[in-house]
Amino acid sequence: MDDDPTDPGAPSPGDSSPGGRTAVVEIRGLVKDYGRVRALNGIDLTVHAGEVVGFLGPNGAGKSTTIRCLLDLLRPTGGTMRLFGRDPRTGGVEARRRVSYVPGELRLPPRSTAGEILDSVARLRGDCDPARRADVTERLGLDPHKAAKGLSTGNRRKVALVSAFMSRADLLVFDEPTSGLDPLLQQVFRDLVREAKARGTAVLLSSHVLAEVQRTADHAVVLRQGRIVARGTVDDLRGNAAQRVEAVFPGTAPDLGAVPGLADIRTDGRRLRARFTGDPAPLLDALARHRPTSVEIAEPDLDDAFRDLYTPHADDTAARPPEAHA
Ligand SMILES: Nc1ncnc2c1ncn2[C@@H]1O[C@H](COP(=O)(O)OP(=O)(O)OP(=O)(O)O)[C@@H](O)[C@H]1O
Repeated sequence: MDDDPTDPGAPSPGDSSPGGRTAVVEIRGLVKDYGRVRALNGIDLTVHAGEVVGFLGPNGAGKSTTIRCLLDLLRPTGGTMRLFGRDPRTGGVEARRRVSYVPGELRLPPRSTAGEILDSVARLRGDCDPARRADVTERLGLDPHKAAKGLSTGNRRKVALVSAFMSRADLLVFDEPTSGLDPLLQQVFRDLVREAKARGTAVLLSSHVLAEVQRTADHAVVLRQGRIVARGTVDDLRGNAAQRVEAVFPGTAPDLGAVPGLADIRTDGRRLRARFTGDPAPLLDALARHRPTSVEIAEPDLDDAFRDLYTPHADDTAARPPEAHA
């Protein structure tokens, strides 16, 4: 996968990749220590214009730290970063004007209404599209007259999302964007991301909600304890995962422990459940021999793919700087 030009971590010279696509975000070897804790240990990440990259990982993996370093809200310990071809530390002001960031934790001025907050954002940014603001406000069902003080978590989230999508930002960065939104509004969010992508906007979508990334991202990067443990297209990542097998037999479920690729086998009376990877022929032969009354083999979803990736491994202790072991 390292040679794949569509790989979100693949290096691209300068602002454009060999394929002519503009690299909006280029992060190489990013390291961040909080005192003796190494939160990031060599992160590589590229996001091109018109691309949606999912940034996945369990709590504490380092997603927010990466984003905060990129936006110059935190000083990195090591590595290089480019935002629209500029170092965020030195050329960041102009580059950051082209970014709209929706953090996970939202603080809104309590005395303003939702509409007044959006007016302020529009004034400060200077790049907002009034027609798009009206459209997104309506689609998300935000009442602009409500005071921020009394807004529910979901309504606060809507204010932040309208402020991002009404801008003409070239990069949208979302941290857990749909927390607090019901499923219908999550669908509206996904539609809005697709429309932004079609306009050529780059989107970095940080989440631990796998379904959200599965439905919107071209690529996903999976982070665990400060390291990237997998990257690729959503289909690639799903392809690595085991399928789920469930079969019901006329009598007690047989012992299929010898079938290659079958794992986590659980039987309960006539029912057998397991996970499966590899060549299906031996499995199908073994099942057929026992004449099941029903068989279901389900495609893995990202949850299956990432169950292993999210689980801490013994070598994760290497994510700590040497002095942390002292
Ligand atoms: N200000 C801080 N001081 C010390 N350690 C911190 C600080 N902020 C984050 N960390 C640690 O850095 C690591 C990465 O945290 P980070 O918040 O970036 O993860 P995350 O993937 O965004 O998690 P979440 O999904 O819970 O927001 C964690 O071990 C966390 O405890």
